[in-house]
Amino acid sequence: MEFETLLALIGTQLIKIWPELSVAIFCLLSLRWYHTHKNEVLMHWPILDVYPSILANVHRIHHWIVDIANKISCTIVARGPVFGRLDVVLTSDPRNVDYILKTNFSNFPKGPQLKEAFDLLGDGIFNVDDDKWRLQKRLAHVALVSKEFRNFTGAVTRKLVQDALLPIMLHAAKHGTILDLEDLFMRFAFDSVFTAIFGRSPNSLSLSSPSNELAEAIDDGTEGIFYRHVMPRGLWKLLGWLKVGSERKMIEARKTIDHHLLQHISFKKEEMREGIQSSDLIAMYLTTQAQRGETSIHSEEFLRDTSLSFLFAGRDSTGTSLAWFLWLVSTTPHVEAKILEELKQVKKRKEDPEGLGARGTAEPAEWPWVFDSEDLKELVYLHAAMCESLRLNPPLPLTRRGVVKEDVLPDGTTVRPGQKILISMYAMGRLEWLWGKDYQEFKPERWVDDKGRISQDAMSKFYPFTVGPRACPGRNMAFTQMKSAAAAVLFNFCIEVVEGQIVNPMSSIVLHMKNGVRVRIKQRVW
Ligand code: HEM
Repeated sequence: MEFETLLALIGTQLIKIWPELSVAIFCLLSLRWYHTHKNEVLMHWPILDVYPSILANVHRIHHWIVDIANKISCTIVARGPVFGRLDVVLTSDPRNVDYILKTNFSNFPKGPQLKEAFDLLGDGIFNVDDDKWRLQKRLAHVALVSKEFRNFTGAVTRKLVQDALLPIMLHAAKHGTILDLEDLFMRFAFDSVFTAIFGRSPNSLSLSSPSNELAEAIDDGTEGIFYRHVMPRGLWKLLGWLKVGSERKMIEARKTIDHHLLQHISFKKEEMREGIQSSDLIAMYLTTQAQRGETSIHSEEFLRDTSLSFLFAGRDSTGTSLAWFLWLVSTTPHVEAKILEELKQVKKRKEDPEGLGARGTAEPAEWPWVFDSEDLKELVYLHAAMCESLRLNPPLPLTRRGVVKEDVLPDGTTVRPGQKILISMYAMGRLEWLWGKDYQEFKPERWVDDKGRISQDAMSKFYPFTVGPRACPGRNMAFTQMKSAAAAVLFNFCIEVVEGQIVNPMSSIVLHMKNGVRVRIKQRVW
């Protein structure tokens, strides 16, 4: 056969099978492209953009964001699938974060998209902007800085440590029971913040570990909110409409939360009508309302949204922080030893304030020893260790903002209305260029300056409570509670982490541990 004839024959055959051939070539090119890029931290696919990368990393989302920040850039723009309306600017660049949260605050509100995803929190302080937010901010500030409320919450924490937390640990020590640190401190934080809000303890921190419908419903709600952040909006809306999957859980969680909170609000109002005095948050809000004539805050809905926001703010953050902190300290013996040394000095000063030696000591020390929060305020190393733990494991790993007008961030990224800005506090605490090569190590020393004081340089890079007008107003309360609980636990008990566990963060809007952390407890002998 002649060469031309052969070519013509091949050409005819190719024309016949061109659809199959195109598909095969497309598959080959895609495979080749996939193999070249598969080890990249982030892939921009045709049509789907970064969505396959999100799905591949959803189980380790916070570590993945750290990888992006350290290996690619502190700021990336992810458009997402064409149909998904993702369009996210993800940043952990401190210059951008200061600009968004402080310098040009008014251009970056939480916005309607966030409110839609967090609709469980209603019109609570986390969800609202402008005048609604300003009113709530003022009320929260009045309550949280008042001496009356601070004394009340200080006393609540001390009682909870003494009457519930330490007895449970003593029981575990005596019986060799294994405890889950996260469960223990989530219960502690729930009781503590619930009592601060409503003036009565729900007693979820007790030996029998009772089930807690309200706390479980809050967990389900938090999980649902996370899924709303990684699913295309249309999909979670559809799940909600069909009442299936995570959205079904959200609907049930809302019912349970409303049922419990409205009941507690009604008890509270009844108590106040009967003239029973209390210094809890709801009582403070209602008193402020009576004094200033702010009628809107008396409504059940307002009080429901407020109490839920505070429960969410105080319980999840303090509970998870304490679990991460005690896990890190118990697995880093030289840090534990330094904290204990500081606490020993506090105890010594308390027992012998004049420094008279043994003759000046009033009574032999009782066991367990519980510290006054005032005595813990000045402890530099304990504070440094807590900041270091919060750097590595900020309980709220992400925050989100919208964009009002087109703007250019300090690193040159243009942001437009309709985009979502995600700020990763988790990545900010793990940036290699900011914290050094040892950024993964738990080193409280980085927070102490040459003069033995808390380093202002390190504090200027501290974002777990965020910065600017919407920075956490509960920061002092959180430190007081966490120090009181941590100091009492460490001083009276040794915590031994059960070997063979991998402790990793859960992919969630709150930095829970994936499987908690199991520990054995021993009474500390001095
Ligand atoms: C370790 C403990 C805590 C950490 C790390 C923490 C962190 C944060 C962060 C990052 C925000 C900003 C959230 C955002 O803008 O999206 C925030 C807001 C807030 N936090 Fe905390 N928080 C803690 C404990 C508490 C406590 C104990 C309370 C009070 C009971 C509290 C009350 C609030 C409130 C009311 C807001 C909303 C502020 C606003 O939007 O103006 N927090 N917190």
